[in-house]
Formats: sequence, structure tokens, C-alpha cells
Amino acid sequence: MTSASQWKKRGSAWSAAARTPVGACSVTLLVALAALAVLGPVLWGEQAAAIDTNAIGQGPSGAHLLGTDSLGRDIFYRTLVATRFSVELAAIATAVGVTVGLVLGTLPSVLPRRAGRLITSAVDIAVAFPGLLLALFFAVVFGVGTRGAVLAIAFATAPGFARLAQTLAASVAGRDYVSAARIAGVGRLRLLVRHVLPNIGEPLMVNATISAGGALLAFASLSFLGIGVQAPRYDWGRLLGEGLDGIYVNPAAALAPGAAVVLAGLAFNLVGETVAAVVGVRTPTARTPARPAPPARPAAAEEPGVELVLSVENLQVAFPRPDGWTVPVRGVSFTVRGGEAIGVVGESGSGKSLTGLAVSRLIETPGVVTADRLEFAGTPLLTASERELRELLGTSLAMVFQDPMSSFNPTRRIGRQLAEASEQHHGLNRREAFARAVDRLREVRIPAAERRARQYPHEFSGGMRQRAMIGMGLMGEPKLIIADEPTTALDVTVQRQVLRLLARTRETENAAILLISHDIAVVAQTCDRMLVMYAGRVVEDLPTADLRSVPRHPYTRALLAATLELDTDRDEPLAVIPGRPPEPDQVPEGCAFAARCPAATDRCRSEDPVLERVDRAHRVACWHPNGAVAPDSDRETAYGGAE
Ligand SMILES: Nc1ncnc2c1ncn2[C@@H]1O[C@H](COP(=O)(O)OP(=O)(O)OP(=O)(O)O)[C@@H](O)[C@H]1O
Repeated sequence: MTSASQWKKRGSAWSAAARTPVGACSVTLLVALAALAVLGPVLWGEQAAAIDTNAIGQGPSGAHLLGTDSLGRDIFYRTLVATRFSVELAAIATAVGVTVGLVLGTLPSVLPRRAGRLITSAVDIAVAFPGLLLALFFAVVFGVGTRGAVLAIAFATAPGFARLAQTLAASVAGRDYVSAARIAGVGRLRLLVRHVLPNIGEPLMVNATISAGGALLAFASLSFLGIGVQAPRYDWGRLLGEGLDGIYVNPAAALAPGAAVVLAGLAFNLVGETVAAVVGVRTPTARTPARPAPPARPAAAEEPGVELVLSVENLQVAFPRPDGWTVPVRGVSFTVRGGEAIGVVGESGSGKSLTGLAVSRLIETPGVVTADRLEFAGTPLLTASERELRELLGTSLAMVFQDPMSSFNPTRRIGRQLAEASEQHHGLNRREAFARAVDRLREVRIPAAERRARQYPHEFSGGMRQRAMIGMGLMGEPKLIIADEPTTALDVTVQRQVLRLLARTRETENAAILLISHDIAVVAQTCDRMLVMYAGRVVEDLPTADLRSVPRHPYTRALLAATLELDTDRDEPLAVIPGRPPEPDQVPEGCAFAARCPAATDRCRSEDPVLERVDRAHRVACWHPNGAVAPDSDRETAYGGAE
């Protein structure tokens, strides 16, 4: 979709929202409020200030619509003129509150963890207090008067915003384009400013608008109590307080500013609601469980010493749950040599993606990654400093995600997103980095690369975005490309182009590839070796050339039998693997596949098999890798495959 059509779509959403009852009310109220704020003091400033000692404390009359105050000034004009000051003060207090809140809310993601936690705890405590109580407290601290009241209301608004910003930032932090930027080595502050803030702007705007209504009310309350605006200046709160003194003589003197506060507050709230309806804002909730040490699992077999790009030994990924830990990756071990292409296959939930994310150091707190060894290009990733990691991963590791739509920041041009890493790591200036980005886009066969580099992600097709993502990986000199289901969201022809591009990149750049896929056929065509994962572990590691002849694990054979190929007899029902893999927190004793395995014995149900070498390039975790042992039940073997 082009940006013009996007704007058109947005425009029609706005006009549709304005035609709803809420939308129409909010537009009318807002226009009236803005007109009064701008024109009120100009048109009626003099009448509002005119003192008439002959008309002190009068009730409504033809000359004075809402009566007069204790100096004979016209209350109707004063209420109209007070609009500007009341709205101005509420807007300033909200702006200061939102800014302070935004800083407090986003600081934890740039500061060291301990300092960040301190701020988060302070915000949590402040959020627990009612806003008006906080405003009163701060009003006393900052002193009586307009400035004190502005600061008091701003500081009372800030904690709510800080919490909202934290939650929104956390919800964006897991998006692919943020992961991609992190992999490209983009620093925390830049990540925040360029990738997180632009994408949480809309919900923050909506909440700021609604908060302005609250600020207006809070201001009126402080002025009413005599600790806000001081005479001779006046806002609605002050007029309300003055009107209340003579409420029995002239109730309109108090009711008019009161009604003005209510109507203006309503205008802000309704505008907020209308904006929320158009931009589709929903506020996610945060989650911070406790974190004890995850359980240990046995290490798997070791690869003989070759020059390795990646060396993973006993990798575990654990997440806290209210009642303990769930460990979806339970001791994965494998190695990747330079230029080698390895496929990772397995059913959904087997831990493929988490393994890729753990290798890229993209598992976020509260997730915990442990390993006996996790080395990339000779650097231990678990003990490396953040700076080392940024340098190393930013230049040598590329990541291609499943959803090409979410892989790029929607608010930034493609070329700039590619260039970002080069500005950071290669010391290139903006122009040079952009030129390199264009060159890389050309390299991945993006037509009219120069023009395309200036376009936004939504102007690219899915296949082009995926190629651009690979191009982003090529901004450095990647030693390893981790591609997580890179073709799942694409149609078949585009799938082939992307796979071909990956293969070409591997050749030209001598980059190793870790291709995560549930499509065994794709892996067989593209990779040298295949890791078969089941319930968070590698159960077989074998050359793809041997796929047809020597898979040893019953699960691998089952996966192969369930793969649809061109030569599959379409009249025969496709083999299926009976049952479902266990949930990560319900993995049984013994071999996790035993319950679905036609050859399972008592030993399989009680002892967990270790991944062991069966020949030079082949490892398998099975007690009966040759399929020689008869099953201990009368079940028929459900799957084909060579024995
Ligand atoms: N943040 C998390 N907290 C708790 N559990 C998680 C988290 N992320 C993933 N999991 C669980 O870990 C398991 C493995 O997830 P993973 O995404 O690695 O699977 P996968 O093999 O890549 O599956 P798919 O092919 O569907 O992407 C799943 O059961 C998933 O529910």
C-alpha cells in the first residue's frame, strides 16, 4: 500500500469517527473550547474586568446574565474569559507530567538494571496513591500559587504515565524490528528514541488527552481550595470558590464555572476516546514474576574440535511461572562450522525459535538463558560485556524473522534502518551508510534500490521486505545468519527466491546459516545438516544427504513420513504422528517422545536418552536408535522410513 492510500485510509477513519455520536460531541465541544480560549479574552476581557460598585453581588438580570461578584464584575464574561487560562494551565501541567512520566518510564530500559529497578519501584509506590492526594501533597511542597499548582499536578500525573510508558515500551521491546535493531548492535538510547518511542506515541497521545481533562479538574480543585491560582488572576476553580461564598444569593455564580469545568473535562475525555477508537489503542498489562534458579538437565554429546562459528552446549531457556519454572529449551547442544547450513526442524513448540533467540541473546528478562558453553566466533556470549556483544553481534550475526511485516520499524525508511548499523559499527557518516544500504539492497536484488531505500516498509512487498532483511544482515560481514521460518509468510515462488538468496549469500559471504523451519523438505533442499528438536531438546543431528537412508530416531522418521512431497501418492492418507508433544512444563520422565513412540520400552519411559554419536556426523538421543528392539506393546509401527 502506498503512503497516499494509507493517509487516505486514516483520513476516512477520522471522518467516520467524527460522525459517531461520541465523535460529533467531542468535535463540537473541542471546537467551542478552542474558540472560547482564543477569542474569550480578546472579545470580553474588558467587560470581565470592569468593576461596578453599583452592582455588587447581584443575581442574574438582563444586564448581567449570571449576576455579578463581590466587586460588581460580570460573572458570565469572567467565566468565558477564564477558559483560556484554565485550559492553558491544564495543558502545561499535562505536558510537564507526560514528559516527566515518559522520562521515568523509559529510563529503566537505558539505565543499568539496579538503577532501573529503583526507578520502577518508586513509580510503583507513587502509582498506588490517588492522584488528587499526590497533587495536594506536591502543592504544599512547591508552595501556594499558579506555578506550584502546575508542578503539583504535573508530578501527580507523572507516575501514571511512567507506568504506561514502561508497559508500552515492554510490549514493543519484543517486536521483531526491535530485535533486528538490537542484533544490528544499535545502542539502548538510540533503540529507545528511534524504535520504541515512535511506536508507542499514539497510545501515549490518547492518554495525555484524557489526562488533560483530569488536570483541568485537579487545577479547579486546587484553585477552589485557595492553593492554586491567586488573585487578581482567575481560572474556573477560583471563580467556583468565589461563587460558593454567595451561593444562597446567586447560585449561578458557582454553577457556571462548575459547568465549564465539567464540559471542558468532558471535551478532553471524549476527544481521547475518539482518538483511541481511530488508532485502535489497547493498553497491555505488565508481568514481573519471581526468579529462582532454573533446574539443570544433563549435557549432551560434544562435537570434535573444528573451527567453529557457533558452539552451543547444554543450552537451556527458562521462564518463571507463578508456581515455578517452565523450561522450553532443555539442554540443547550443537555446533555450526563456517559456511555450513544447518536446518532446525520439529513440531510447533519444540523450542526452535527460542534456541535461535537465545543464540542471538534476544531472550528478554524474566526469561533466563544458561549454557555450559555458548560461543559465537570464539566469544563466550553469556559472559561478554554488553559492548562486546553489540560489536560482535552487530557486525557478524544476521537475523531474519518469520513475519516480514514486523521485521522493520514501520515509522522509518528502509534505507535508514539498514544504514543504522553501519553508522554505529563502521564509523560511516549518514551519507556513506545510506550508500552502503543502497548497495546492499542491490545485492539482494531489490529493483530500483536507490528509490526503494527511501520508501517505508509498508511500500515493500512481503518478499522484498524479507530480502531487505537479509540485506540488513549483509551491512556487516555476517559469519552466521539465523533465519527463523523466513519463508512461512510468503507464497511459493517468493519462498524459492528467498531461499535461493540465502544460499547465494552463504556462497558469496561464506556465512553459515541456521535455518529454523517446520518444513523438512525446505531444510533437506537447503541445508547440509539437520537438527531435529522435540520437547526442547535435539533428538537427532544428521546430514541431510542421509535423510532418506539413515534417520535413526523414530521421531525423525515420523516427521519424514508426514512430509508431503511431489512423489507422494495423493490417494494414500498422509501419515500423521499420533498424539501431541508435551507442554514444556509437563515433560514426562524418561524420553519425552516415549508416549508417541511405537518402539518405546520401559527404559524409554524411565530414563532420558542422551544425544550420542552413532557415527562421525550423526548423533541421536534414543535408546533404540537402530529400531532393533521390539516394542513392548502390540501397537503397529505407525511410520515408514528405513530401519
Ligand atoms: N516468553 C515465554 N514465556 C513462556 N513460555 C514461552 C515463552 N516463549 C516461548 N515459550 C514456550 O516455549 C515453547 C517453545 O517455543 P518456540 O517459539 O521456541 O517454539 P517453536 O519450536 O519455534 O514453535 P513454532 O514453530 O510454533 O514457532 C512453546 O511451548 C512456547 O509456548
